[in-house]
Amino acid sequence: MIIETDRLTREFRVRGKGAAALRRNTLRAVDELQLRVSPGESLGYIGANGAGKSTTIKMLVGILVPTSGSVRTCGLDPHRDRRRLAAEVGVVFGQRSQLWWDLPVRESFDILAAIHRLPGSDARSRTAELIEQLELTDFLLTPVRQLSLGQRMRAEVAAALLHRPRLVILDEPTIGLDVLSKQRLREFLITERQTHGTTLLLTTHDMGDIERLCERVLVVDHGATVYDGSLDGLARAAGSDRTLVLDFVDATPDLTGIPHTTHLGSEVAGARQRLAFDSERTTAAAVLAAVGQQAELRDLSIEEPDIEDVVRRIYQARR
Ligand SMILES: Nc1ncnc2c1ncn2[C@@H]1O[C@H](COP(=O)(O)OP(=O)(O)OP(=O)(O)O)[C@@H](O)[C@H]1O
Repeated sequence: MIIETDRLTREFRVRGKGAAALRRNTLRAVDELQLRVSPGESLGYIGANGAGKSTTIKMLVGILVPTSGSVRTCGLDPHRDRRRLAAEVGVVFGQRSQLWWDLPVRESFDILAAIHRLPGSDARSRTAELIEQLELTDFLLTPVRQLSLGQRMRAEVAAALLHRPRLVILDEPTIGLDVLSKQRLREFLITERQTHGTTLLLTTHDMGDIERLCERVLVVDHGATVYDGSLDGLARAAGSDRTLVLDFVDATPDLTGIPHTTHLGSEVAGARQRLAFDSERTTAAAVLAAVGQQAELRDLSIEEPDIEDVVRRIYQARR
């Protein structure tokens, strides 16, 4: 296992508000988390603000000590073996930098290569690989403080991956990035996993990140896991339907009687209709066959459930 936790818990002592300000309360940020991640997996970690994601990551890399329970990362005790763990893990905190603000990007890489004691030839070839794949050439000699956010994030990712860590942890890697920078970063991470078998754990509020990068999704609420499984399964768990968008040759009466479907609406006098269908109980093909008996189809598409919606539903179901 790359990550293995057993009832991992972290509490904070916080002051209450108003009249309760004198009392100290205990806030449980991570609540008995059971997590096992195998080598090569890519895991998306989702949850509302304050759900406990950053606290978990800090325990995984040894910055914070658990209140109770246990955690092993790459077979090590993260807090006790922080030095050794640093050789195995690369971390990117979207909001914080590990580059030297006043130095050109290139020099930050050289310093990091020295810190990780990479042999000269290895450091050169890896740096060249990252510069090419993350398209850093144009600003290698620019001081970090002058970079745009998109440029800096790409440099941060290169810095975190320079020593070829087995596990890469990214906390909100695409926050604030424009579409193109996001796309570049995602493509790079996909290639990196394919070529080096890197394990990936990322927290994000951007469902595009999850869709493109993660095979497995973990949803947390108030420090506890409420879902752990595939992205497809997440939609099913929330009971979300897929939707068929049907375009007909002619105006068509509302198709309300097709088994296991819900008629969501009609436009242009029924020439376009939307039917939600329960993919556990029927298939798109069966729905289309039934529809075809009533009207002549011109075109169709299937809309997958919106993940943000799905997560919202899971949260609501727990309230
Ligand atoms: N050092 C601390 N002292 C007191 N409370 C803390 C501390 N760090 C985190 N918390 C609290 O623990 C809870 C979990 O915070 P955490 O930062 O782990 O959430 P998160 O899921 O990463 O949120 P976000 O998406 O906003 O980054 C929050 O209620 C937060 O206020």
